[in-house]
Amino acid sequence: MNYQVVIPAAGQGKRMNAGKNKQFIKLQSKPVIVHTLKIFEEDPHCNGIILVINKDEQIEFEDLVKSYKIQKVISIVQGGSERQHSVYNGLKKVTDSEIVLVHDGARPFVKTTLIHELVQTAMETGAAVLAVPVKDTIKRASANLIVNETVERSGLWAIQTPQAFHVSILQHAHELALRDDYLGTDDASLVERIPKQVAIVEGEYTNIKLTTPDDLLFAEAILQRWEN
Ligand SMILES: Nc1ccn([C@@H]2O[C@H](COP(=O)(O)OP(=O)(O)OP(=O)(O)O)[C@@H](O)[C@H]2O)c(=O)n1
Ligand SMILES: C[C@](O)(CO)[C@H](O)COP(=O)(O)O
Repeated sequence: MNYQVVIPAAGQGKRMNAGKNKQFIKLQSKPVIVHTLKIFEEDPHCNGIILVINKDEQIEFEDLVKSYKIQKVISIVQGGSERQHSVYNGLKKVTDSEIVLVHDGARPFVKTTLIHELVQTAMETGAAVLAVPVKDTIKRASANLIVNETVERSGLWAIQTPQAFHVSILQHAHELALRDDYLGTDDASLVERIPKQVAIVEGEYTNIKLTTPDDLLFAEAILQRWEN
């Protein structure tokens, strides 16, 4: 059940509008990326972290890894212009592992029990993602904000990370995407187009991605609740 994890952290955080990469925003005095790294550092089944970063933030990331004693980082690599390119760069550094996880640096609240369930499922099926059932009513609308249709909600899932794969499957999926100039918003979508089935492991709504400023309110609330 051992695995390595690629953590893309090379975004700009434009939607967060913090004037810096959101990985460095502090939650209860620790940067977001440190919260995320610690989850994997403390999981005995994780035997390697590949951290994907912006070149001009390399010193900052290296300092954090050192000062928070994150010892499982086996590689720090440069990201690309899109998340998918960043993950592909990281994937090339995976060594000696049958299973690879991809997990957003900006998702600091995933629980280890769910990571293990996900890894187990990926070992059995080849590809698995964490997800939660969609709770809202979803409508499709035109550009001028007129509703076109109400989408049937049953069967809709909000997809999260980590996503877990047999390494060879994810490598193949990324190579096909590169060949076809296909850009997906997650890694599983590349695997789906091989085609290859992707299994869902039901996760938790607290595994939020920090995307917009309001997510920081939820993040602080989650941390406070967990501390009590
Ligand atoms: N070229 C990119 C883009 C994103 N990411 C990472 O992928 C994760 C999910 O991306 P997202 O939430 O979109 O982060 P940003 O790209 O930073 O945000 P934005 O789109 O608002 O600029 C983040 O951990 C982000 O750092 C990355 O490694 N390389
Ligand atoms: C990978 C992901 O976090 C799954 O929900 C998401 O697709 C990333 O997308 P974004 O466009 O970078 O927010």
